[in-house]
Amino acid sequence: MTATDVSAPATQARIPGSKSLTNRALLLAAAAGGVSTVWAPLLSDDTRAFRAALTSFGVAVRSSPTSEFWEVTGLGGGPVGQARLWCADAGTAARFLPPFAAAGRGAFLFDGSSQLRARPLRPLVEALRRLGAQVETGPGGGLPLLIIASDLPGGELTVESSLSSQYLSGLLMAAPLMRYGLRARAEALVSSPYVDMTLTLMRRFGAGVEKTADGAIRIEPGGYTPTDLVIEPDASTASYFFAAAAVTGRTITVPGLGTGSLQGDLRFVDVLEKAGAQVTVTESATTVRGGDGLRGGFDVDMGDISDTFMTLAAIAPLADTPITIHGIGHARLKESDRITAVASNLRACGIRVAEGADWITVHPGRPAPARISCHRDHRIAMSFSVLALGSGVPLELDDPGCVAKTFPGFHAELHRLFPDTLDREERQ
Ligand SMILES: O=C(O)C1=C[C@@H](OP(=O)(O)O)[C@@H](O)[C@H](O)C1
Ligand SMILES: C=C(OP(=O)(O)O)C(=O)O
Repeated sequence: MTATDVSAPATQARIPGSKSLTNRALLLAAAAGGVSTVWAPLLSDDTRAFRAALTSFGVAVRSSPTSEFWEVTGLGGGPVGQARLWCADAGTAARFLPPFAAAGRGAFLFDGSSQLRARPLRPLVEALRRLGAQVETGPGGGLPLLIIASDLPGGELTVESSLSSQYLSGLLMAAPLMRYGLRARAEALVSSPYVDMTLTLMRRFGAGVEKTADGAIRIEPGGYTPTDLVIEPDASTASYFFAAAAVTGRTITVPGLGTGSLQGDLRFVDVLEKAGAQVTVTESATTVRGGDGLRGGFDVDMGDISDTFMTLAAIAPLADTPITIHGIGHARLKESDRITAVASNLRACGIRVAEGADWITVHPGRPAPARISCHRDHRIAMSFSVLALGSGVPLELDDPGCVAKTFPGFHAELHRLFPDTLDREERQ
């Protein structure tokens, strides 16, 4: 193919905005007193749920005609009054919004889908009660959650963080609204890059944030200042396109994800490098170039970037030797029990897999055609789509639409970037 060949497949992936950055920006803008603009927000089920919940609190969010930006008029503090908040499937909504509500005044009832009701909230509920909030939970100790709020004094807090980092992030974001601020310490923190992202965004919205020498985080009282923020493309979403490059020998670039990225999940490209791909990260973009096949024979800790472990596990059968991923026990508590969901789907494709409480080993093998159970988990659908692409073996997703949680246009974008490969696969 030449540089002028108009049929050359595209190499620049169009990745929508980060879910984690969009929902943090929305919350901080809602708490600030004045108008903030969130540029290039993610438009997906999770961010729509988060935005709708903020609207229920009385926050005004206006979209530009093409949703190029969202303009948020904040409350200048926590919410006041009474509201019912629907969190849908969004873990970030169920973990970030209750601390915000508790720092306000009134009665707030949170609920979500049966999938979200099954996800743990106990460490957050306990932390809020220790701070003085009145919280009633559903029968399982999580959603539905009723919060009777009458401001929070703040103070000192240790947050159990082995199940999720989102509890700590939610409490930290509410801390500038507490009378005396907060000095928080995480116990057994997983997914730590997300807490760094939280602190960086809080600083951008003017909060006083300091990591102390003894490992605590000190947040000053004083609220937030409205800010304009540009949302980066989502690094977890980008992982599917980088993996697709690695398994097809193609080159994929994601503009807007570079050395200054706030997202830990961009480190997924280091894992692909271990597996033989060539990776270039500049200030403004990341490029992955696939080599001749995938190299295995390594054991990698993906505890900090566990949303991307399934991307690797799903393509691991295409490697020359086994791949082990460890440190991912908390991935059993997400949209699905992700270790078991990946293992059982790979086994359905005839692949040998071993798993433990917090690890998985995937052996090489050519997958057989199979029907993939997505468990309403967007990442199962996206990961196994990349396995189908790389192996040329048809895999039928039982719920292709579940990708809407973070990327409604996923299948179209994969097809745009890999038309030949996918057409060949469809003809088989
Ligand atoms: O703070 C966030 O935005 C997130 C934190 C991570 O969750 P855990 O901390 O539960 O691992 C990640 O899996 C999730 O998709 C988004
Ligand atoms: C775990 C995830 O989402 P959340 O916890 O935000 O629902 C995810 O997007 O993979």
